[in-house]
Amino acid sequence: MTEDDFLKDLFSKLPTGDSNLTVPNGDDTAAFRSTTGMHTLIACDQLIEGRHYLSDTPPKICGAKLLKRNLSDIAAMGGIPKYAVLSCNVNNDCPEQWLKDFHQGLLDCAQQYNVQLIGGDLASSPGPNAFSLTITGESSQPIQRSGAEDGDLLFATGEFGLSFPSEHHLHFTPRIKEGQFLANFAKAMIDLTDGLLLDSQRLLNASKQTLDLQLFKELIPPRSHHQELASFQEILTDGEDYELIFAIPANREIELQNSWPFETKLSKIGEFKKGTGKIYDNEHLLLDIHTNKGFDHFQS
Ligand SMILES: Nc1ncnc2c1ncn2[C@@H]1O[C@H](COP(=O)(O)OP(=O)(O)OP(=O)(O)O)[C@@H](O)[C@H]1O
Ligand SMILES: Cc1ncc(C[n+]2csc(CCOP(=O)(O)O)c2C)c(N)n1
Ligand SMILES: [Mg+2]
Repeated sequence: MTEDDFLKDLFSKLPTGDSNLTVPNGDDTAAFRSTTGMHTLIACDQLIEGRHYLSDTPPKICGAKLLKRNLSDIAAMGGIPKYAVLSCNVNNDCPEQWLKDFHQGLLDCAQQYNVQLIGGDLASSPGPNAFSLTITGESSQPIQRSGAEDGDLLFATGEFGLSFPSEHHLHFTPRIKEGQFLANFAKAMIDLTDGLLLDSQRLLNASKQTLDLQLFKELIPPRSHHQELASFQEILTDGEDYELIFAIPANREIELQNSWPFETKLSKIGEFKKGTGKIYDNEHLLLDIHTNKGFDHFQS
């Protein structure tokens, strides 16, 4: 099969009829009209064989995971996902059917979340499969990582830890609807990929390190796997939770709890106080990111 044959087959599976999409897939670039009054969001994330999935992971699940990783970033801004472009560098020996199934898994997920794949690139090389997806979205009011203040509460969706052994890292649901709902509450928000501790530190650092964060250890829901509950260390550092954590003013706690319309768990897990960028537990023990490492590609 040639690249052009592969693309012809792929294009026949893509939705048509979006009136804002003025140049669809197949030209030198895609083009879309932006909706006036909205912010356009854009982000990219990768999926690498041996790093984000094992060689025997089913290809449809890999394709969906790549899109869901990117959807999680749109969710963290409180945005609505729109368009995606996909860059593929597959191993020379990768079976054609594997690549087809990877695309099909991604397209099924795209349909579920109303995302349109409007471009991409194909290449092959002797190395592991590596994919990069760029996503766009829109938001009337993007929620940034900065914005938490003294006295704000830290809330979280979902459960934490044991993502890899439980295969949550493959089967998670990106918190798109929750993120859009939270755009009306959150002063600062981030999605959790590298572990609760490292990603909370990023939230703190974005507030120019004028705050400390006290985590309510007992209130952070652990994931369970084979009757084992994630330990506090696993909660803090395992990563790939793909949940949202966010700051709200303390006087909106009851309103948030009472109006939360989702089955997704919602937990109050901490409180911001004036400080210097440190994270403590409720027994005032310092949770140091240097001793409780999260996931860092350049350290592992
Ligand atoms: N090579 C790069 N060039 C330019 N900007 C980058 C590059 N790598 C990362 N960034 C930017 O740095 C910031 C942090 O990137 P990072 O990938 O850690 O965030 P993330 O995508 O939310 O997390 P994760 O990749 O763990 O899901 C983002 O704003 C990202 O766009
Ligand atoms: C084969 C395999 N080995 C290890 C892991 C665990 N893992 C990989 S990347 C990452 C952090 C987030 O990555 P990023 O910073 O790129 O978003 C974690 C926790 C996995 N999923 N698959
Ligand atoms: Mg990233």
